[in-house]
Amino acid sequence: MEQPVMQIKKVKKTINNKPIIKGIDFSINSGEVFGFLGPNGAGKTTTIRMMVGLMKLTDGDIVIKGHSIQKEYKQAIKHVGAIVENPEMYPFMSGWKNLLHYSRMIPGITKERIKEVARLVGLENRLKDKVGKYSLGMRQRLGIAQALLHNPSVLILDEPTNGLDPSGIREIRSYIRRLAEEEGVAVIVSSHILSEMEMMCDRIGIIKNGEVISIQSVNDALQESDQKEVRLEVTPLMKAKEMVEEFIGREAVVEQDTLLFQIKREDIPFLIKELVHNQMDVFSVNVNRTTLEEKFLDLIGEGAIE
Ligand SMILES: Nc1ncnc2c1ncn2[C@@H]1O[C@H](COP(=O)(O)OP(=O)(O)OP(=O)(O)O)[C@@H](O)[C@H]1O
Repeated sequence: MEQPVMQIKKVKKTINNKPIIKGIDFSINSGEVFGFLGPNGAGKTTTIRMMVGLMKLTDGDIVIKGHSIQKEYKQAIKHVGAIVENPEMYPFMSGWKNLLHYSRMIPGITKERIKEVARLVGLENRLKDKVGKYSLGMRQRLGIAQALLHNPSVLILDEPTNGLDPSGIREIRSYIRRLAEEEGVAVIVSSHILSEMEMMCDRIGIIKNGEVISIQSVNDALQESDQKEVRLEVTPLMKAKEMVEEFIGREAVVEQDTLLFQIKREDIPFLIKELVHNQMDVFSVNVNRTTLEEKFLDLIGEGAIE
């Protein structure tokens, strides 16, 4: 299987003796949009600041394209593009000039590349306009173009739809999906709005009080009421994955050393029997709640659903 683009390994952050991030652990794959969902103060921005190298880790590691952010900072961070704080744009300069100005700070960026990133975010026909005339959504897209200039494998966007109107949100969403699907970029987005995340992401990790308490794939199957989400600790993992996929007829996701998939509750014992019968060692079976909304409501409270 392909190596994850980014591995977050038992990451902790303590600020003024207060644990803010308490050992989070998950991986991001190429070409997926991963949503980082949680209420205000959950630790999304802190985690993202560590992922983009703006903040040191207290413990653990982040491995990007095989490079440890702790030991090989430069090698690791060169694969990351991000908008964390508002990107600095000059309103009196055109979109083109803004990108050109920024590209001078990165070695080897050609004018062709600038045109390409503008096309990726649908601004190719507006490059001559002054950024002051851009809508907020266009400015956000210009920020994404800027973050893409050095051809990163992971793009990290903190609350990319914040402050946008519905059409701006739709646009950003479709460009983010396109980047993942067509360019194979892994995109990590954070938000506190579940409905928005469900429309944009392939997987959603829910963070609360500095801990990732659930990671789920977003797909139609999840909405079927008789489906349960099962996490299976089993070896050999890849052989078990094949068998599980054949049994359930769709993909099972590998999360660290476990398999995550949806299955009808009454089918669970049959699957386990089949695995054991085929010499697989099953260490644990966890059945989680079904839909994301149910889970999110459970964790966060009614106010979180918009
Ligand atoms: N520099 C700091 N000093 C002290 N506490 C901090 C610092 N930075 C973050 N925190 C605390 O860490 C917790 C997580 O904050 P963080 O900004 O990461 O949350 P968030 O999920 O991004 O929320 P929001 O959506 O409000 O930005 C909060 O309780 C916050 O008060």
